[in-house]
Amino acid sequence: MIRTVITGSTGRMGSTLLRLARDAKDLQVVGATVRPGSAAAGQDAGLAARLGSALDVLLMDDLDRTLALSKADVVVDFTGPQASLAHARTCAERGVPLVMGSTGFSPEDDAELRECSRRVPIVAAPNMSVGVNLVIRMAAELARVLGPSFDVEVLEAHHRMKKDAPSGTALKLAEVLAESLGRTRDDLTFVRDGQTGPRSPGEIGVQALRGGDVVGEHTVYFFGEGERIELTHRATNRDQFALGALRAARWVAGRAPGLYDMADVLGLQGKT
Ligand SMILES: NC(=O)C1=CN([C@@H]2O[C@H](COP(=O)(O)OP(=O)(O)OC[C@H]3O[C@@H](n4cnc5c(N)ncnc54)[C@H](OP(=O)(O)O)[C@@H]3O)[C@@H](O)[C@H]2O)C=CC1
Ligand SMILES: O=C(O)C1=N[C@H](C(=O)O)C[C@H](O)C1
Repeated sequence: MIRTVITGSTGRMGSTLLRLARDAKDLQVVGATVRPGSAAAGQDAGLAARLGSALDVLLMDDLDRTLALSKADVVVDFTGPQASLAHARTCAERGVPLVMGSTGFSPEDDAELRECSRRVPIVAAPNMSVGVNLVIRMAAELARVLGPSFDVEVLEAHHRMKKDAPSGTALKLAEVLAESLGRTRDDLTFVRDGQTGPRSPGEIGVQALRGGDVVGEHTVYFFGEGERIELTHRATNRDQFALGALRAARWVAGRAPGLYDMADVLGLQGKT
């Protein structure tokens, strides 16, 4: 059994992870956390996350203490960038592998995460759905073969509560597309407003929609002369993100320190 701690376990992703980890035969939830000072601390994690029954795991509001008491093999964290970074430091100090799905990191945050990964293995990916990771691979391949004569744009849509824009997945798609086309992050265009003039040939547009309960949708457009290709992924619930994260949890437990992503977990590295 892989002894698993879920942070932010009453959140949208945290509660989904808790339910699917509870139902997995090879995982045992040995700890669950909430934000420091949360009124939910001390409650049963299953009841607080509305899973319909008790889990016999009490919510704690301190990951360090949770790890001290739980002998965890892995932490799965989808709490948001600042909390995730603090959790990465704690995992590094305690020597516990981490699967981290939060988005919205600054370049400085990325550097700190990489520093933590010198001490423990960390899987970090803006999207843990297997389907999205295949779409990322396909987008890179399409860009490489179609080349610069196609105009490439990324459009994403998410629920009204999402805090960061564009989504981490859209950024990852744009970065992969830029790499395939021999372009850089400076070629990404996030805003078009006013007298923009004609589209410059090298740019890659990245746009975000927000509203309602949209779980997560990403489309890459390849606009050519007389034809257009659209590559779309639509998530209709959060289970595939969580199942991907739990797959990463099984994969990362016992690995050497390092910063890994879902391409490593899925064996997709270097396959195009
Ligand atoms: N990689 C992927 O596949 C996916 C990534 N995401 C990303 O995951 C992150 C979370 O998304 P989502 O679940 O929708 O967000 P939610 O706001 O629903 O969940 C975050 C949870 O973390 C809790 N939290 C905040 N700080 C701490 C802390 N220090 N310790 C413990 N718990 C804490 C929050 O508590 P409180 O409510 O009290 O603030 C909340 O319950 C986002 O960055 C999102 O972009 C989302 C889906 C898929
Ligand atoms: O916040 C979300 O909900 C999601 N965030 C991730 C992102 O920013 O790419 C992944 C997913 O689309 C849901």
